[in-house]
Amino acid sequence: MLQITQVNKSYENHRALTDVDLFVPKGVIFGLLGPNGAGKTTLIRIVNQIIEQDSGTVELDGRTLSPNDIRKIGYLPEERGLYKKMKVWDQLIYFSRLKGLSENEAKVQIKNWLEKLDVVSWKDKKIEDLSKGMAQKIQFIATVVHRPTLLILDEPFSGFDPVNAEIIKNEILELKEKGTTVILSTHRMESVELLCDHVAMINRSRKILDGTIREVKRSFRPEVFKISLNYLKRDIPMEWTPKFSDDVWKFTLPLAGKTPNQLLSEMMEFGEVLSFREQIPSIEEIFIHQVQASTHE
Ligand SMILES: Nc1ncnc2c1ncn2[C@@H]1O[C@H](COP(=O)(O)OP(=O)(O)OP(=O)(O)O)[C@@H](O)[C@H]1O
Repeated sequence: MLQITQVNKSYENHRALTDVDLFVPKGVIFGLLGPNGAGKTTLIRIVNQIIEQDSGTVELDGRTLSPNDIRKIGYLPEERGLYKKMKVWDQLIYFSRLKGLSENEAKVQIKNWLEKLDVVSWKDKKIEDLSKGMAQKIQFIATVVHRPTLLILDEPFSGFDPVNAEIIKNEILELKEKGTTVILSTHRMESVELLCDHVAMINRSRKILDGTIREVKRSFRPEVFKISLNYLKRDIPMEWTPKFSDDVWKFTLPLAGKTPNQLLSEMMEFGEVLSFREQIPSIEEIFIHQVQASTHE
């Protein structure tokens, strides 16, 4: 869907992107992660043709990005951009028309979305009279109303209470089900775990990691197991620092060259194994580890 190849971008003498390659497959939710100032917004702005790269190429559906592609893209920027004095309905018509919908098509789509997000009663209100979360819902509608095939969402959950965040999360999943490709830039790692199929991490202008969530997690397996035993046949070595709680012995051991089955058999010699589970790092742990490692390089 989106192929970014060797993209570089500098602002005056600050390097914002260095040799960035990124491939976003069709129909996935792609998490674009990185600490503050890493270069994510710069990359998103290049894809949206708000700014231009110094070198490198960006292709959408196999062709170099062109001004017409803007109609295929929906962009929810982190700094929201609604006209405060304009009424909700007029504003949504305006954005839909900008993105190429006919007046009639725009009316049908806007009505659908207002009903879907249960905000029909706000249609004659000015944005300045809406709460932050309410305005966020309208901004979300403005982003998706023209049925983009590529949706770029920068911190889409900020400003929402948990109930509305859940509603927006489900809308994003539904759009994905219908074939929309989504790039999600966020610092909320729990949303990444929940929503994304792929992730890429950028740090200090460079891509430092990418892959499917599964691949990324697999490549960071520390090969450590969490074990709990019921009754004991023999004493557990104290260097394993076992903890006894709720009538169960719990401890964590590395594989240390053994296979999981070998470690499990060994544990069975000590007592009844109640649980034996590999410790898989969270995306947040991988993110912190990778950013620290690449910062100290
Ligand atoms: N218009 C600009 N002029 C000069 N420097 C800029 C400009 N825009 C961004 N930068 C710099 O480029 C770097 C990358 O910024 P960018 O906004 O792309 O980061 P980001 O990953 O989106 O960060 P955040 O998570 O904080 O939004 C930063 O050091 C920033 O200060």
